Amino acid sequence: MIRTRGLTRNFKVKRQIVEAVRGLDLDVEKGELVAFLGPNGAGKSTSLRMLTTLLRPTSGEARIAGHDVLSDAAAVRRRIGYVGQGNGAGPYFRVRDELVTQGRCYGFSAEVSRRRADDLLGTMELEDLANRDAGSLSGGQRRRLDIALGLVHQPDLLFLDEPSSGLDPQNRANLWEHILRLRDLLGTTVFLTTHYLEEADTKAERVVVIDHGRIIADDTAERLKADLAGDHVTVRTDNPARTARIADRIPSTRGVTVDGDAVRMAVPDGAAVLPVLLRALDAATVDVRSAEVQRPTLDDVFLALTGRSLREAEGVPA
Ligand SMILES: Nc1ncnc2c1ncn2[C@@H]1O[C@H](COP(=O)(O)OP(=O)(O)OP(=O)(O)O)[C@@H](O)[C@H]1O
Repeated sequence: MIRTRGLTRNFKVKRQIVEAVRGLDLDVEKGELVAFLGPNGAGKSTSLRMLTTLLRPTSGEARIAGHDVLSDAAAVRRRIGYVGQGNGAGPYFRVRDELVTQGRCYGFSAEVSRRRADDLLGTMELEDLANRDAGSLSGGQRRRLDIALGLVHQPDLLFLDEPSSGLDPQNRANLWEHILRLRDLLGTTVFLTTHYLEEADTKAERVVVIDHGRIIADDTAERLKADLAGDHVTVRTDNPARTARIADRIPSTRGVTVDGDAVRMAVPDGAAVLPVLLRALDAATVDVRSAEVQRPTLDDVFLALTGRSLREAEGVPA
């Protein structure tokens, strides 16, 4: 559905070249739900604007549903929906009327436009709000209407730019339910940018991480975390120095540190290592006060890849 090769975009700012996107190679299959994650200035919006034909690449190629973004831009636009960060609907129009008008703008008959509007009110669970003015909706309801507007022409692929930004956690969770639902009901491929590490981690099936204009990771959140960050095990005992020596002897442990009575270590699979460690400590008559396994976050993945914390780079909640 998306295929890019060497996609590049430079900007010239005061005689200096800013390499916003540097040789993006990306393949997204039909029906996938992909979160495009990266710190401010990483190149997310520039990539999205090239993929949606709003910005010409400096070099490289991008095909959407088989159509080239440069030579076949009109065909690309027919196949995609794009929901930017601003509001798509006018505040004084009723929700259903907005959807019908959008259908008419795409050239559908009044009857087809009404049918699509009603279908989308159902998909995005906006039926009860159909006769409300768009301006009276809450932030989360409004975002759902924007997404419905982006779906009127039944695109195969939907681009969402920061769909959940500015929403409170409950509305974010609700919006994600709807994004997943439209993918399940309509089979729409969804490609979205987000700043929220936690939602990319728990909701998206695939996470593409971009930094300084390059893709630095591309996999499921689970695999990225297991391969790149691993688990952390913390045990508190009556003899931390001895505990650290015993932990060090277990082949898969790395970076054993002592902090008071707590001994921490990184391991590929905490659930497997913890019983081995506890048995060894028991055999050495070390008294264990507590033990826990911490699963890594996508921030740990970003840290492992770049040496920087995404959360710190962003200054945003995760
Ligand atoms: N029109 C432009 N002119 C000059 N530089 C630009 C332009 N648009 C983007 N850039 C630069 O390109 C780089 C990538 O910007 P982009 O907006 O794609 O990042 P982003 O990952 O979307 O960031 P954010 O999360 O802050 O929206 C940045 O260094 C930015 O300053």
